[in-house]
Amino acid sequence: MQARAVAKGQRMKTSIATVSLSGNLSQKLEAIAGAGFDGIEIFEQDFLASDFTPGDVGQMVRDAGLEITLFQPFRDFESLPEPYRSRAFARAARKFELMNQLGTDLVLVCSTTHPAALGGIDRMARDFHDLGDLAKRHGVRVGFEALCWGRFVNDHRDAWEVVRRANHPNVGLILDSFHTLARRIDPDSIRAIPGDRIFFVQLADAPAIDMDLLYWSRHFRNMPGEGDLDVTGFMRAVTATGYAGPLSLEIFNDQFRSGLPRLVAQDGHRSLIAVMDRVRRVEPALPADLPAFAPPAPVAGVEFLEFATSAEEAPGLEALLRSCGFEKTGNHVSKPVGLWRQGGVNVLVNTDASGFANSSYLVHGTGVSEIALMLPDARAAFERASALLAQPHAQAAGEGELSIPAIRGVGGSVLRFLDATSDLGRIWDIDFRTSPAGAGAGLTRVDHIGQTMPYDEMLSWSLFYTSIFDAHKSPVVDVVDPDGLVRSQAVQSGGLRVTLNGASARGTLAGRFIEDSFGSSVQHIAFASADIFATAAAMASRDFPVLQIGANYYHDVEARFGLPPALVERMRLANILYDEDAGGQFFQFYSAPRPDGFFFEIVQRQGNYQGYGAPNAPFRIAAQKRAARPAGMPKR
Ligand SMILES: O=C(O)c1ccc(O)c(O)c1
Ligand SMILES: [Mg+2]
Repeated sequence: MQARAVAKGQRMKTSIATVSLSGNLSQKLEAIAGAGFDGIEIFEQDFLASDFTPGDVGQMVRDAGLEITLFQPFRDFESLPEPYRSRAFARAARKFELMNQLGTDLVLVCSTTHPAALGGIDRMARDFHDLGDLAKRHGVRVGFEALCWGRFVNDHRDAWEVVRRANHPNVGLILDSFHTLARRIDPDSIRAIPGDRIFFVQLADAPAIDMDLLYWSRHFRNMPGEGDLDVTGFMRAVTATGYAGPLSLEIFNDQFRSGLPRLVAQDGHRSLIAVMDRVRRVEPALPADLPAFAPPAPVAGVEFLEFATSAEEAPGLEALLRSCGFEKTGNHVSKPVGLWRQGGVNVLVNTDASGFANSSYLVHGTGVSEIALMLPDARAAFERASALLAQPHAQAAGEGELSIPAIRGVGGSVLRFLDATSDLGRIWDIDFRTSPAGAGAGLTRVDHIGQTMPYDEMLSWSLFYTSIFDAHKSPVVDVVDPDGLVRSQAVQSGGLRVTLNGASARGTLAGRFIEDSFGSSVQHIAFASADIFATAAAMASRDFPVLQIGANYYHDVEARFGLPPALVERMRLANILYDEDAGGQFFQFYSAPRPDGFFFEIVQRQGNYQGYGAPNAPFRIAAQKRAARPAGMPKR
């Protein structure tokens, strides 16, 4: 609720095209209004397919607290010979009447792809001048957009020249980041256009894929920040012109068309706030139409991970922790929460039969319910997250205990913010009674956290992390499971590394985990060791249920990397896998999966290795599936 107030209070006017969401018109309006947008673009087809009169639609939009910022598209207008030209004007007159009934004054004309069109910049300008006269008589305005596959106009600079020559107050330019950036047109060329001649701005990002422009545009667009286009550079240029109209998302995306409209709309609004925040930070001289909130900060590290479980299931989890070298070194002052420690790693085991942990346990079973991050300034980070529409999480703290700022994260789990500069840095003294930990098995910190989710949620959660924190994404990697593909997106912010694993096939290890744990959650935690062979030996002596890796793997890895046979033999004995990149070397081993598919991983990074051992994932997954299957059972 608080987040909503911040979003509504800003001056930047936000809008989204109805094509960006699934559902019927009423469902879309509800989702768009609920996410805090000011307006919508009505895509003509959405209107034509509905049973409402134009007057009804206008009323529905206004009743939802929204305005119609744009009606679109009007196609194949300019540079036609007769009789097409007259027909195009007659068609335009009809649409202008419709716009009056809808209650909107701006229409988007996209550059022609008509086979009979003649082209010619002055012919196009004349047509637009005449259309401007017609528009004026109807009290509406016309904006010209260059489709990047337009026959004669496919560049905003040419569209601007047409508009400039049309020289009519009712005719202006419409910019769409996709069309400009997809053709790699320098967005700074926009800075030369007067802001008051830009009637409307559409924003969309897209992943860098080499394909036909039209197909790419109609199926793969995504929210600013979710793709690889320089939407920030585009918006900096737009802002520099003095443009003060709506920022409108126009996202043609197959996945969004079937997603939950409420979530897609919320991601859209978050992406607009994030992109304008980036604009003001990269180019502070530009006017900022956003309320002030803290800049994104890098995460220093993971301070604790909390498992929600029950008194019955806790011993199994604690045995696994003990086998990793953890020791129970403390208890919460008022709740049944145990602290398990080793090196810089803190794991909490919560068996509370009430409150959030219990709800999490009841929904997901034993699993990670909370992740606490160490930040430069926890309250500033919380304020920023709230401004970016994160859902705050509050649970009353006991007398004298810390009230730790928290938001909801993946799968409804909780993300807590701590810092070293306030009382929050003394959490172990204030909220816990602790005793010193022993030597452990050499685990030093959390290296990364693997969160598994349906493929459809991946973009959403990567936007969540990259907009709230100072974070960057690695390219998505495909992980081959024998029963389907899992895509993995790594996001890193300072000392926090998260891998978002998106499963669409239910038979994959990740897909089964989602089913077994009823939704997205942490499927694995990787701990770092400075000497993985010593750690493996220490854990083996504590009966760690190591994942057995087959001999075939070691023959291959020796040949592939030219590793010394003695090293490979040590790896084989300890079930350690290997990878390397330009920066350095990487060693890793795993636990067998728990019955629900959860597992631990131990890693050692050498030099500047930046990956996660993705080339080993198929072997790891096959081994985990073997380990999870009772001996003698045929595969599924
Ligand atoms: O794909 C299209 O045809 C289309 C139509 C209208 C737009 O504003 C646009 O960017 C693309
Ligand atoms: Mg467009």
